[in-house]
Amino acid sequence: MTDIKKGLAGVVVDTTAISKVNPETNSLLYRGYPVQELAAGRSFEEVAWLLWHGELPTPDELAGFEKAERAGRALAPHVKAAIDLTPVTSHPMDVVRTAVSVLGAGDPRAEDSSPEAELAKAVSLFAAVPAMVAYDQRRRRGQELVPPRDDLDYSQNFLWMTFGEEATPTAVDVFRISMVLYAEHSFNASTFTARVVTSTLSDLHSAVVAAIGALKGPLHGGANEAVMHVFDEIGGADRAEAWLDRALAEKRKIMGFGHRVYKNGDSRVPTMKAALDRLIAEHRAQELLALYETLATAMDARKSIKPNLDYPSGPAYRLLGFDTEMFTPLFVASRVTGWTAHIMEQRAANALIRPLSEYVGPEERHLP
Ligand SMILES: CC(=O)SCCNC(=O)CCNC(=O)[C@H](O)C(C)(C)COP(=O)(O)OP(=O)(O)OC[C@H]1O[C@@H](n2cnc3c(N)ncnc32)[C@H](O)[C@@H]1OP(=O)(O)O
Ligand SMILES: O=C([O-])CC(=O)C(=O)O
Repeated sequence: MTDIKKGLAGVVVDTTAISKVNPETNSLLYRGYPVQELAAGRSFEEVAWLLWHGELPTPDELAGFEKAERAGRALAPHVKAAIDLTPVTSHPMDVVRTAVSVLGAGDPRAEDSSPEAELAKAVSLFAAVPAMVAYDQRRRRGQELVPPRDDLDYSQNFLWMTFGEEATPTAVDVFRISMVLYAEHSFNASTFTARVVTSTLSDLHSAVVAAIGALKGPLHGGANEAVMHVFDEIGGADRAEAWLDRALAEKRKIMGFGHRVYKNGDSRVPTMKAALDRLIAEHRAQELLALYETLATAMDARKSIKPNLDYPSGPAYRLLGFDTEMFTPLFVASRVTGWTAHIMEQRAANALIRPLSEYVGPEERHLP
């Protein structure tokens, strides 16, 4: 039998110049820059530009990009109408998937795959997704849409549109850090999905819609939501160890732990955990911290499995005030940068992605 790499584990399928995940050194580089350095002081707008163009923007380039982003923030009426048609009982990932699809269907550049058009569509998505997510949370709470403000940067405006009030500097900074850390991670399942769709010469929005579908699952982006369900199920630090023993005995996967590439901890976790600690201090959320630490320590002791980025992000998004089901759409808002960078890279040096399978069904047979 052929040596099958189930789940493509360990298989190198192409080259990329966008990011480098190195589990040996526990590092993650975006276009050569350590993600920790970018998270320390760069805006999410600068990081988006870096992922698309390969270099950080000059002041003029950044000013032009910020202007375009601000101009694209408002929720288009046909996209709002589509969101309003989706039931509030649906999962918010289904809503953002639908809204992105409708945005693409109305984009006059939809079928134009020139580099200029692809970049313009990427910028339009980057600018538009926050309003989709913010409005979806508001309508579920019975609240009116809050229009964007163009005196605010991306992160400030995202929180403004969601909550209708200006967030604290700590909240804005923690949100920005989460966006920077979630932006890109090489050939993860959703990015690979986007590249597969692009490889058929399909359009950019189709690739992003497919990627959103891949991200939704709890083995991938859906884990940030799932982590919070676990915390709610456990209820408090004093119950964490007994809960974990039971869950492991039932062979449950513990959400927010483990990774296909990193085996000694996710390179982004220390940065996100430090950001979470700042929110915990601001909210005096010591109980949440105790649960976080107790579960992570117990998981390490039982299985030697470390947290991934979704583990600190889930509690951070809760403290920022987002409803739990909105956490993975926040991941979408960030990862749309990495997806679109990969879509452009795939298109620039395309080969149809079409692997082989080994047939294990019945031998040839014939109808009676
Ligand atoms: C931003 C992101 O998308 S990061 C990923 C977010 N996903 C999660 O947090 C979901 C929980 N984690 C998992 O399910 C896995 O760790 C994955 C899917 C992320 C990676 O999985 P894989 O690379 O396929 O590793 P695999 O599932 O084969 O795990 C290897 C072993 O560790 C165990 N293991 C890995 N992760 C976990 C976990 N979270 N809980 C319990 N056991 C685990 C597996 O059961 C397996 O044990 P076994 O060899 O005794 O069968
Ligand atoms: O790389 C992966 O498999 C999953 C992940 O951490 C990400 O997409 O950020």
